Amino acid sequence: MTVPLDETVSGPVAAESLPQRRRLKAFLRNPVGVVAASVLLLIVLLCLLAPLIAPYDPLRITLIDQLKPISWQHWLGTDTQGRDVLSRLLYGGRVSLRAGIIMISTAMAIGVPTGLLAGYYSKWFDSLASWVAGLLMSLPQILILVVVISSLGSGLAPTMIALGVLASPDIFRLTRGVVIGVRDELFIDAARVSGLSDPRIIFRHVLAVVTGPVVVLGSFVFGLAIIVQAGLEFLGFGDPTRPSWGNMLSDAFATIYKAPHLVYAPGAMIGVTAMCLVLVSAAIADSLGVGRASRRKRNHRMPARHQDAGRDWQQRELADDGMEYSAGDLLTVRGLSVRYPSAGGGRSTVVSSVCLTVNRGEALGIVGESGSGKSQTVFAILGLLPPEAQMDAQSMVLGGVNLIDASAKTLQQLRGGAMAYVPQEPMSNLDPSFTVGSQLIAPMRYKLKISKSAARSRAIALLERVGIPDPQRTMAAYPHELSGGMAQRVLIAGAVSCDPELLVADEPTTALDVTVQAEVLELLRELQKERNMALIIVTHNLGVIADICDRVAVMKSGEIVETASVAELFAHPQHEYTKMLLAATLDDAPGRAASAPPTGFAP
Ligand SMILES: Nc1ncnc2c1ncn2[C@@H]1O[C@H](COP(=O)(O)OP(=O)(O)OP(=O)(O)O)[C@@H](O)[C@H]1O
Repeated sequence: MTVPLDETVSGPVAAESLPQRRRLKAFLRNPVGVVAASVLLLIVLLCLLAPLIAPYDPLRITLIDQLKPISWQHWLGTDTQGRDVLSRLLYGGRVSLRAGIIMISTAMAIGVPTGLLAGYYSKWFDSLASWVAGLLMSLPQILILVVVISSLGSGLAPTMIALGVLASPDIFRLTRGVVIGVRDELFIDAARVSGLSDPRIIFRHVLAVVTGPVVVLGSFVFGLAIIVQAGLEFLGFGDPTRPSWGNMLSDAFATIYKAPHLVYAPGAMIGVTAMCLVLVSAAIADSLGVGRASRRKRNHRMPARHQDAGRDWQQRELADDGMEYSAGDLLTVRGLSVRYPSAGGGRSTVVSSVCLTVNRGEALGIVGESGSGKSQTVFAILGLLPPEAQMDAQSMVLGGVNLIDASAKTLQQLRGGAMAYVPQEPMSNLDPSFTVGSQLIAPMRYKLKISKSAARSRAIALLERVGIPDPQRTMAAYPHELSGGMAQRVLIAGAVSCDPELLVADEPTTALDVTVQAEVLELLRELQKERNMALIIVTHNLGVIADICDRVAVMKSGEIVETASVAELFAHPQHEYTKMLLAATLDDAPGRAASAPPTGFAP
């Protein structure tokens, strides 16, 4: 069963989902949609109330009342067997609605979960599910129906279940397409980094964006189900004793020359109902913005070069055995490398033999030019590298937990708990479908196992702490109602909400207005001090390093070329690249490169 709404058209809607109130308002502004929905509602109500309002038994045959015209007794006349047309029409609608519900439930029950799993996880399940969907779509559907009806009888349920199975590949393909479009969105990464499990992310964030397009397609399939069911009964594949619109149409065609008017009522009901369903689905599509182009794409740059390491910071930091740990270490990384498949078939190294140590309560800055591997380094620590990345390390230990051998479950438990993340682009990291409150409360309830009201009070207190002026109102706001600075404060509140020991902030001020940048940095510094968190801050701005960090690691072409305390680095830069960075950052290089750090620097 192929319906004309394909995954390429509807996939991008995932990123465009609007808050529910706005969707409803947009739908109500569409007069065609509102009229169609009202007519549909009326038809459904009349059919549901048929046993109460139908004037006659739809099966009662009264031969003396054959082909009675419209009258006060029979508002729509009687048929060739003296049965009341209005009563049959009302009861017939119940059959059509049941048929539609059975078919759409079957198609959804199969198509949505398989599409979600195939789109989210890809790999072998995607290949298998896509192959089965292709197979189902290539089967001659009318033959399948004939086989089903002849082996299971002409009951409504088996026929409509078979039709639902045949329609499920459309739902599958649509769902899969939407999920593929949304699974790499930053707010899905943000959910991952807040420690939510895959099932939770799928049900909470992915399903939310899938719902809109699936509802649109579902209402279309529903209309199709009514037409197909009526068509099957018209062709004689149904139960002839059942009062249904298809049977009424079939009976009317048998006497079309004698009583042509009998065609009008069931024909009109089928036509009007199917048309209203299509119009409603179109109005829903409009209100959801189905078909708009995706707005956010990840910025994948070209692989990094890696050449001379110069003076390696490990020379300062590593002991004879190459490993030096102290009691205060929270995070130690040794020999971390990240590679990606390159176009020529080989692998390009974007992070090479990186060694890092971060002590409890310490702020470490990672600085370097664009593409030097800063983000890849912290993504490796957070366990957030994309599947195609190949990561090696001699060791990577956070608070005694070996991150290299850690299972996906352990990593998920650590993320949002022991380690948290503040991203570069605040707006893209908030899910547009949920209010700020619900996005703060859900991870806290899951991670800290606290009640909703406790999580809510904690969220309000955190919003207040991060400087949101009206926390109560902000809790109820959607991301689009926030400024960039407010969104970043919300994300910082979310990141510290489960008391992490390590906070990773990847260029947290880059996307913000200059006036807000200093405030956000100040906030990070205050939170780090008052919670005694370790902080890794990724930046290409030495001013930020001077402002907030205790130590700094300088990265170039995937390698750390120098590490030192901030005071030492600014006073006595060793590596040529560091000197160049300092000279490029500071005005009047000679004066600043002497012993005094730049203004605002607090050793
Ligand atoms: N999925 C990927 N596939 C291939 N190469 C990638 C991928 N992701 C990142 N890279 C490459 O890794 C290198 C390091 O990227 P990374 O994002 O860590 O740089 P960065 O120092 O954080 O830069 P910026 O300051 O611009 O964010 C870049 O050359 C980039 O092109």
